Amino acid sequence: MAGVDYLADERNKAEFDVDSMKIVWAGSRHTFEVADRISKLVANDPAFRKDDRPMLPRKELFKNTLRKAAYAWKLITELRLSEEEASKLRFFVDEPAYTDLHWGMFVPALKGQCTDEQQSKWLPLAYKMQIIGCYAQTELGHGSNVQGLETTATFDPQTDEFVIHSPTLTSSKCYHTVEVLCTWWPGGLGKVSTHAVVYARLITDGKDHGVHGFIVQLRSMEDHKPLPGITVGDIGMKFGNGAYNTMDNGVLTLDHVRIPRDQMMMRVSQVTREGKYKQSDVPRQLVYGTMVYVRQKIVADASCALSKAVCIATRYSAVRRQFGSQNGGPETQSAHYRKSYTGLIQVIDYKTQQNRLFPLLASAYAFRFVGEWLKWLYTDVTQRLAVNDFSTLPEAHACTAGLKSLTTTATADGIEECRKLCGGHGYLCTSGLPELFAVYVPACTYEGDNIVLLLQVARFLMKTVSQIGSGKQPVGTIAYMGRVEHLLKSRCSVQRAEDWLNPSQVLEAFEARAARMSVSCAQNLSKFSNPEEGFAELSADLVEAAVAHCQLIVVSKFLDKLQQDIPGKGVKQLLQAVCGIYYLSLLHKHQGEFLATSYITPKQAALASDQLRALYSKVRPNAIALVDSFNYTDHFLGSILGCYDGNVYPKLYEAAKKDPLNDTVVPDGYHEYLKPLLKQQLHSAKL
Ligand SMILES: CCCCCCCCCCCCCCCCCCCCCC(=O)SCCNC(=O)CCNC(=O)[C@H](O)C(C)(C)COP(=O)(O)OP(=O)(O)OC[C@H]1O[C@@H](n2cnc3c(N)ncnc32)[C@H](O)[C@@H]1OP(=O)(O)O
Ligand SMILES: Cc1cc2nc3c(=O)[nH]c(=O)nc-3n(C[C@H](O)[C@H](O)[C@H](O)COP(=O)(O)OP(=O)(O)OC[C@H]3O[C@@H](n4cnc5c(N)ncnc54)[C@H](O)[C@@H]3O)c2cc1C
Repeated sequence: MAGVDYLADERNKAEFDVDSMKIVWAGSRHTFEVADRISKLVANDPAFRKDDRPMLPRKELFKNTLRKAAYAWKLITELRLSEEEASKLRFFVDEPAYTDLHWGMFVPALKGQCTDEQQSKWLPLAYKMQIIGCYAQTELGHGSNVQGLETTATFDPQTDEFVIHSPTLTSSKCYHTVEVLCTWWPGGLGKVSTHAVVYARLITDGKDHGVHGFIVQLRSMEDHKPLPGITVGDIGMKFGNGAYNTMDNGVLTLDHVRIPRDQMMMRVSQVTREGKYKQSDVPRQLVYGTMVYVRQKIVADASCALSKAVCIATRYSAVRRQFGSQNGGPETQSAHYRKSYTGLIQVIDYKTQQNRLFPLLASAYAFRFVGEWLKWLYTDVTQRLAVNDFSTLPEAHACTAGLKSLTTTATADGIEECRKLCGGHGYLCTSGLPELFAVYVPACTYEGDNIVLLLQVARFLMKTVSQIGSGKQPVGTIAYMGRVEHLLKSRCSVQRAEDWLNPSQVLEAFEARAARMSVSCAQNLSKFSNPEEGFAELSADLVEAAVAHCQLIVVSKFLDKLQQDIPGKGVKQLLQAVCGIYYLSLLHKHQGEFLATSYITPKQAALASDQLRALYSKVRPNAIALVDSFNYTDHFLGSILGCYDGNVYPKLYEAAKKDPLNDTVVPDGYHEYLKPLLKQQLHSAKL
């Protein structure tokens, strides 16, 4: 039986059609229906329970993850789920597992870097999970600097094999320590994977050809024991209870491990039977191709993590009441709360709460749409690569790297902000926010440290600026650089607050800021005789220019989305307001840059803030409906504060009662540690 909906009044205030917005959020009616069906399947199956995760000891937690992954696979095969359905199932199971690396990195690496012949051998095994793979690139001493990897793959022409070796014990004299050089971090490596794509320096005939990928079997297919020469294990507990500890991030040393020559991934370059190194016509950067793919996936996932946190914080902000008069408040309240809370203010009505929450709500929508666009870009570049058109690869790299950095930083910070928006209760594991943060925050580091990635974008921008006037017309996301002369001279024409709702005005403001920051960096760089030295010296400014460029992409893709036909009563109007909140809150936050580049005046910045406040008022009555549009089940949210019916307090109380610490009224340890202490005080106080 359905219980009372304590957020019903909030839901009744919505000025748009929520069902239509759900489809916009999902991307299409079909995607919505698949997600809706699979999310319910997972939520209604007790095998996917997850509320116990923070309490489980590591070994139990990990075994439980193995059980869930095996059960999920059974469902996938028995129900004959499509790839789309299977991937939704993984999404709603909501637990990091070795399968993410198998499907998310190992399989894409095979697809992107193996020849057709190699793919026909390895992919069928991987698709049926008859082998399980991981992506072993990072070493203890080298993560960001991929070219610095030290593991070697030396061709032995006698046996037609590669000898894979991690140089293990190297003394590092300056620190008087012994450094162990091994592979370190790969998810799924520690305890599960039977195979790995290992990145190593290819050596033939004494010559180093740089880093290449190799398929290495790690464990026996009979008893799962490591093969000769292989030492492998888990790297230990990571941040937070539960959280990413469901994953077996691993350590691996390879002691002269031999693999057949055809286990080098040979799409980009080959080694012949005679030991000759040959490069295909494809660019070497394709060795980095798996990272482009995964960064694109990470951007798409950022909106999911942020929307989850925002959904929790928004619902709870409507439930939570503080201060206010006792004589009745301005809001109509539900029967339950009217009785005990008449006159108290819902914290969502505080302008400060809105100023922190609504830009995050807007970012969730913005990241959703930029994620959709990036998926399109990635598909496009993949199709071009298939016919040897490599022209868009640099832009695809810059976009995936930059947007991965921008969206994961904003999402990780946003989740933490949502925790604070929920006050004290946000700190409870039952709010779902601590675990969400702990699982999400490494996204700022893995798949490329966010600063390192922004520096890649900056290199792309500086290259683009240096080519201005050379006749090479910038295209795609960098096309605005073709109008740089105009952008350097133009001035903002905003005169009234509402003028900030004009898309072309907004776009020009973001383009002018990005172009001016890049050009200023390029001018400063040109003062250095050694460009690399200049790049290092100016790297903080370059990172800011890269952020400005990436924010421009997100804003422009949101504005593009609004040009499309969007059906449903009031849906487009609401999205326009949400988009306005996104770009005006960015403009407010980075006001210094917009002012310093002289595109806008202080008066125009003040008008932008006025318009932003007006949009908060427009969005306020729609806030709950906007988060309902994510269509998340209570199981997926995993949060008492964010539960759909808003019946927060009784649920918090019940959950506290179930904590293992409350199994007994007198705690374990009382007799050993508390009683003697209390007795001793009793003696000394002579009571
Ligand atoms: C239950 C059943 C379910 C069933 C179904 C279930 C389905 C489930 C599905 C689940 C799915 C979940 C998926 C998510 C999971 C994620 C988990 C997280 C995993 C995390 C994994 C990792 O964490 S894995 C390691 C990543 N580790 C890095 O990320 C290193 C960063 N470090 C660099 O990436 C390089 O080191 C760095 C800095 C570029 C310098 O590279 P460098 O030294 O070569 O130096 P340069 O800068 O000179 O670059 C030289 C030239 O290469 C160009 N270029 C550089 N990169 C390029 C690139 N990628 N593409 C093209 N071009 C590129 C550049 O633009 C230059 O171009 P140019 O010469 O024209 O200017
Ligand atoms: C949870 C998790 C899962 C992972 N999974 C995998 C996996 O499956 N497979 C795999 O191969 N790897 C994996 N990794 C490793 C991950 O890809 C690396 O940790 C990541 O690429 C960052 O590299 P690093 O650790 O060397 O950081 P470092 O480069 O050592 O970064 C340290 C600091 O130095 C700064 N810095 C570094 N270089 C520069 C520079 N050039 N300019 C300015 N600042 C710089 C960074 O900004 C950072 O602040 C995983 C990591 C984590 C945390």
